[in-house]
Amino acid sequence: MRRAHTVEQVRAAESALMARLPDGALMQRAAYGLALAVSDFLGGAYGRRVLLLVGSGDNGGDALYAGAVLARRGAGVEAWLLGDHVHEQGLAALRAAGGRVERPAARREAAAGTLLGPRPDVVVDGIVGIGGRPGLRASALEALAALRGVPVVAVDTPSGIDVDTGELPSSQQGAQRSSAQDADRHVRADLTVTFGTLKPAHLVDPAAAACGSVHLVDIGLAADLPTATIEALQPADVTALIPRPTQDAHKYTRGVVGIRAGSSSYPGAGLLSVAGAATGLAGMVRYVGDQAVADRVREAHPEVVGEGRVQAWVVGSGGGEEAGDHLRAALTDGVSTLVDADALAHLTTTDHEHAPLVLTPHAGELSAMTGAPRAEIESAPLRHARAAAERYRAVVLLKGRHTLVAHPDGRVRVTTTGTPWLATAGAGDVLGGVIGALLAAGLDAFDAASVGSWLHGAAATLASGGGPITAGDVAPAVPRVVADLLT
Ligand SMILES: NC(=O)C1=CN([C@@H]2O[C@H](COP(=O)(O)OP(=O)(O)OC[C@H]3O[C@@H](n4cnc5c(N)ncnc54)[C@H](O)[C@@H]3O)[C@@H](O)[C@H]2O)[C@@H](O)CC1
Ligand SMILES: [K+]
Repeated sequence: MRRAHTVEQVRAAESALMARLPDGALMQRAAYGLALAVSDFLGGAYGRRVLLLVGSGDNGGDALYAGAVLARRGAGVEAWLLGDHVHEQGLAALRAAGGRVERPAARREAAAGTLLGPRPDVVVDGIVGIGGRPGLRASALEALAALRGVPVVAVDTPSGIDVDTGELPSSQQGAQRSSAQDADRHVRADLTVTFGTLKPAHLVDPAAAACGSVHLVDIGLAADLPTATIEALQPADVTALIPRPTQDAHKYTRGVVGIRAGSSSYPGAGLLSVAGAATGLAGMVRYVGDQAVADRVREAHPEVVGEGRVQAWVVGSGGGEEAGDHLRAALTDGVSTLVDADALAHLTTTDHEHAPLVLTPHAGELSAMTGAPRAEIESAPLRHARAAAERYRAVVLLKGRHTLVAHPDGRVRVTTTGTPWLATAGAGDVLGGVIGALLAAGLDAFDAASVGSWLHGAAATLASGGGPITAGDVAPAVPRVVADLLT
């Protein structure tokens, strides 16, 4: 499991650990890990040009000490001091290792948009870390403008983003800005090197998208950290959770999933939902709906049967005007129910009293359910997914580049599998079917939604092989992903 802790949790753990260690030991661990990661990023240190952007706090201290390590290994290191203060011991260490330090001149260079020396190979963003307020000051903005195009390694977090919420500065100020303007108000990193544990912004979009790849340096913090509320499943976690048949299993003990999706206007949604459900994760699939769709479903999936008892329902995709009736009919069974697409509009905040629910909206559907503008949901998905989970007392899976699965108790799992090629019509129908099968097989709503989302993303990546895919390609890849995990 990859876990993310809030700034408050990290600070508490760090002070507990620091009390048992010599002064400065933690920062040395962090800085050494950072220096190694920068060296790996550059393919070595000797002869490379490294520019440090250094703010007033310990984040700048990490950058300075790492710069000292790199300078001792033969890198040409220059630091631009952007804050009102500087970590003095870090500064002394860099100077002693032969690093160059620019103070006010850095601002003049930056303002002119030119560099006096040769272009650096990498910029190390030590402007602010977990102590930073969202947004960047003029000195940092000018420096970044002068260095545009140079690869960036962020220390702990890309400066300017909101560490605990994963939001970007403009969304918090409620201003209408273009994404180009947003990009100017926070750092966009190619690599983010963080310490001890992940923070929410490393997993949750839109900030996670500004982190580039994320490298975690172990500084010995694990024992002092509390239980995380935000986590990302890893292959071993998914493997442990996947329901598998016992020796004496038969189709009913493995679980039966019922699909109420698709309609005469949208038959494809029914077919794709069934395709997701019929990936072998449950013992049997039932289809209930429009006769013409049912005929096509059985043509494509001869193993699918009609109405009868189920352990989980999937309702809504392409259901059109019948979606509300299908939802009511499903809820009378009192079994776990996944509610998607057209059925979401018919959901009430008391429906959780009938059955455990998984809701799978995209931002537009969540907007229609809650009245929050779509753009607001997209700029603060963590906040909105959690609020919806609490409001409906349901597990809410909010679709996105990093899909969020929010539990009403506040826990969140982030899906980090997948490929941009998965943004294709019908992919959500397949997802609903996969999760429905996992519900029928006995996973609880939170595990089923997060494991299903992980498998869906991994299957898309496998099917894609780096190229385009359609929704129909995703379901056939699910059994192969599961087999890879289990063998
Ligand atoms: N606490 C610890 O034990 C450790 C901390 N470490 C590093 O220390 C960092 C936290 O250090 P700090 O608590 O000093 O905080 P930061 O260095 O993140 O930032 C605080 C400083 O930045 C200023 N500031 C705040 N928002 C700003 C903005 N938007 N623009 C410009 N300046 C701004 C503040 O006035 C303050 O001086 C971590 O992110 C990590 O990099 C690591 O060395 C590991 C150990
Ligand atoms: K930073």
